[in-house]
Amino acid sequence: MTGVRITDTTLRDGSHAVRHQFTVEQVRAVSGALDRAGVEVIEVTHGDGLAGSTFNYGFSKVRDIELVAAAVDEVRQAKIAVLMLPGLGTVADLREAAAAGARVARIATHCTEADVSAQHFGAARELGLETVGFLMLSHMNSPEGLAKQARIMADAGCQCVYVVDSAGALLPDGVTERVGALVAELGSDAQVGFHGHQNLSLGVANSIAAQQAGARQIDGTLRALGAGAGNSPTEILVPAFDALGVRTGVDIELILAAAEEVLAPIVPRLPVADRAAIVQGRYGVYNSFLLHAETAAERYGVPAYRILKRVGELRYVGGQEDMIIDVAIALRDAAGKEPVA
Ligand SMILES: CC[C@H](O)CC(=O)C(=O)O
Ligand SMILES: [Mn+2]
Repeated sequence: MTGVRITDTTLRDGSHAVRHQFTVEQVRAVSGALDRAGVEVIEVTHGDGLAGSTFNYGFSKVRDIELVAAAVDEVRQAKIAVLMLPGLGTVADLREAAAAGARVARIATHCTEADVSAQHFGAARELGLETVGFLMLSHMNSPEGLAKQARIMADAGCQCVYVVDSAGALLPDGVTERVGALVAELGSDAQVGFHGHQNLSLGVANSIAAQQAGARQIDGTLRALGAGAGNSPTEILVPAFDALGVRTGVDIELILAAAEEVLAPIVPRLPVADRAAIVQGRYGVYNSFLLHAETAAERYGVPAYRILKRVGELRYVGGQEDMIIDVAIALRDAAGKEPVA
């Protein structure tokens, strides 16, 4: 029986959906439930990664490192992972996370910029951390281009490179091609993973396509809690893989309980594939832009979905959050300074 390792990122990607306001008690409850269900890796960080708590990205209620330490203390078998974007987080943040008990470092770059991650993979390996690389907005690079970027990460010490569908824009064939290209390039040098989003309701289908193309690590979140339209729901990935005869090591009843009894009651607003989030999927817009676009929409009287569509046409990528304001102002001005209906 083949298998995949599930990484649950409710407590990192899901942090976007609660505007980074997770408490220590909530992190303990969710990580404990995931651990008891048999999830092997649980990611805990600000939605934008270590050191993401800033004016630009939104301040966390509790420092990353305190949340990581709480999850480490709570779990019995799971490894706690942290995510970082080079430039926002630094090697010093990785060191602090390792000292707090994190065991997996996930380093994320835009899908054409893998070279900025090299020193972070080196540092993570020296700290004894398992390493994962995230090629974000993977729909913006060809399978061949993505494979070259994956090679850069693997040569720098990355043990599993993820195709990251940050906008939920990929269709199953696009996932198959990209994961297949990475598997062919990396061979036994590194595994391949897949991180899906729900903008076009394809997170689970795309994860299955990824597994069938050779991916060995798959991300999900409870109740799809995550940026934009949310992520592939962990409690659906597990029974879907089970039905396919793919082993996850996660207990179906316990993961269903984690979603229904632990996560659902503590989250005020679950992600939904609404007009803005679907536009993100169709025009390939980074899901982390949703809340920024909603804020700009309110301030400048332009609908969020129009802002996001324009952002997609301009092909903005993670790190260009401030440009969302320029887009909103331009749309407002084009509409004769009247609020756009
Ligand atoms: C902060 C990194 C980024 O949001 C990673 C991710 O989950 C994605 O690109 O979908
Ligand atoms: Mn994501």
